[in-house]
Amino acid sequence: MDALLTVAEYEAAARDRLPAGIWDYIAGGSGQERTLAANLDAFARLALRPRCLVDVSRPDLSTELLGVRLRTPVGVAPVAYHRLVHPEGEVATARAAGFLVVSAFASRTLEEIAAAAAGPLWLQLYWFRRREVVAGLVRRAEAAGYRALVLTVDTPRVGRRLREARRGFAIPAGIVAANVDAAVMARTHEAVDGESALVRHSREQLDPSLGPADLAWLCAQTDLPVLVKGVLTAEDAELALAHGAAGVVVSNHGGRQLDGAVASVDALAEVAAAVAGRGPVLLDGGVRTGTDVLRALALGASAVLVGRPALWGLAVDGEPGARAVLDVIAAELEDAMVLSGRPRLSDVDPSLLARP
Ligand SMILES: Cc1cc2nc3c(=O)[nH]c(=O)nc-3n(C[C@H](O)[C@H](O)[C@H](O)COP(=O)(O)O)c2cc1C
Ligand SMILES: CCCCC(=O)C(=O)O
Repeated sequence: MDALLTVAEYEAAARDRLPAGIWDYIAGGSGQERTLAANLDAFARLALRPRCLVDVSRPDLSTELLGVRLRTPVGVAPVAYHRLVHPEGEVATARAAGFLVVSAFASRTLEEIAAAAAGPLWLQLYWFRRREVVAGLVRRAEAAGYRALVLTVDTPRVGRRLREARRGFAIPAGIVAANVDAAVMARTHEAVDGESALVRHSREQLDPSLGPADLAWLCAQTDLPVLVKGVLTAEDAELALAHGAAGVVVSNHGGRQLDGAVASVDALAEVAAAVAGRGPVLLDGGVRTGTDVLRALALGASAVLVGRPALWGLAVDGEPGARAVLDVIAAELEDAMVLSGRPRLSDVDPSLLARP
């Protein structure tokens, strides 16, 4: 195999290796997949204004997030069931990642992942109708040393995933959500033609009444910081902070929820302005290169998360593959910082971007 030099090359190699149904579950978006495409297009439209005559002999990619020093501002987004692409699943990803947000639907236990992790872990939560599932996950995350919780608020139900529906996609029997009561997850394994098992599951098990008072309740359950994921507007950022959130993740769920929603990087400036330094603002959706990371930081992100790229690396070569994908992005980021005359992340501001 030739060396893979870009995230796009890992994507192509992963596609070659994965069964078509699993590929489509991971790659797909909702509806016409307009938001899925927009996430990538929006980055491509943001041209950079490089500065020269700057001493760039010592680039520094490190940053601090919620009091923890990170080697790079790039973490792994919460993605369900890493064992769909590699038998070691999240344990391999955790070894490779500088910083990982573990999905509520992780296919390895929170404790196994914590024992393997190279960097800080956060736990993502869905708002299960059975609130004791949420409370139980919070207790276990605290006990296992997770440093923050991430409440996903863009999923009162799973979006219209047509690729999944066409294939009657269900989660294979051997791969389970290792941290959630099997009874809650049982129907994710039931394949029905013309229906996505995850859409059906979400309608049965996720509580669409989730509101600001519930966020406040969650924040009161724990001393861990709670970030709200799926924010695309100033209004929701304000609401989240007013009800106890420590920060937000600007995200449209990788184009998998509301099709037609704004590209996440296009929502970033508005959200960052509303948060106004009161907490971290992370971004995910369509980050594929080091220059994408730089663009997001220029628009006010404290750090970014990659979803699908981590799975592509994991599919290609397990832990070393996931690490290689993150290393490619870090190497590209360093290059871009040097070549744009921004040797430290604190030098990155909106002046890096050309006016559209
Ligand atoms: C296969 C897959 C599973 C996902 N599972 C979850 C999940 O369990 N919880 C969650 O909050 N987001 C989930 N997401 C959304 C990601 O956290 C993230 O928002 C998105 O993947 C970022 O876009 P990117 O894939 O373009 O980097 C999932 C995304 C994918 C592709
Ligand atoms: C019920 C949600 C399943 C995982 C997920 O968030 C996704 O597939 O995007």
